[in-house]
Amino acid sequence: MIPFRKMNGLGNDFAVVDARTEPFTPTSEEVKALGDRATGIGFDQFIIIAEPPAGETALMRIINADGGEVESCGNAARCVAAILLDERSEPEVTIASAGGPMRAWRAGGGRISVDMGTPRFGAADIPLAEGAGDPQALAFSEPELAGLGPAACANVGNPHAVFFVPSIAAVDLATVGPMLEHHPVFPARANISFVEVLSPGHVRAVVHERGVGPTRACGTAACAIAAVGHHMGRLAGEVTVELPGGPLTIGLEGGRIVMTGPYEVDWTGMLGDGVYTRDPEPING
Ligand SMILES: N[C@H](CCC[C@H](N)C(=O)O)C(=O)O
Repeated sequence: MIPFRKMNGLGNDFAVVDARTEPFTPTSEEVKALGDRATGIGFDQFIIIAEPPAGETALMRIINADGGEVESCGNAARCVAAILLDERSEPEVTIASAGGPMRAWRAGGGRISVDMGTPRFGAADIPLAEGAGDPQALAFSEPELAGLGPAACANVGNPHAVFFVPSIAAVDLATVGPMLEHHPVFPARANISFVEVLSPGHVRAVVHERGVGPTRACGTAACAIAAVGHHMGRLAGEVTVELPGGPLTIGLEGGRIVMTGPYEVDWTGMLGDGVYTRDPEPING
């Protein structure tokens, strides 16, 4: 059995295993079972902290609730950074991931800032299928999708499609989310966001995450929204992205995206061989 922390970033929740001293390599099926909210721990992503390549503080592996390993996770990066910063006196850590390295530091008020790198906007970067058209004005012809207007796409370590709409409440996320996530135009699938612009520095968004479905928050989506918004001139300066679970602050500094937000440890436990236990906590608070 190996210890884990149940953590969240604005309600986007994770089981975080520190596998730096004792390697932990669960199968896709084991992660799916542990992620089941009825019969398992229940989480949006399973996060493994592993030994890093030279020069980095740690490697973060991200496995979605569907068991698929992916490149990046913004909310989890803040959770992992908090663990790493608590262990050392240095003011900054660097987290390696398949989506690229991320620098992180404490931002005050219990929040963490993460340099999420430079967004990419090209068809091959997202990636999009051959002949998909303009990644910044990606139109869909299916009757359920045509009325959404075009999507603006970005890769911020992972693939995102962003729809700016007059009202996010009017979006039938349960129908259009899966259709878009699995649309053939996205050979690696995609995370799908719907955004209402309140002002050039303030948006409201809902997200259907690749490999999960609707989540309370998505850090990389907030980054993608700010990136495409700046790229198309609809957003400016620091952007507050209001998600169902709360707000993230996204700055663009020298072309790099810096995301700032909270993290929480909810409880701790042990897991292994497909089973888990929850550590006892004081009942009287
Ligand atoms: N579902 C995402 C990974 C987690 C992203 C989200 N939890 C975040 O905070 O960035 C993907 O498949 O790329």
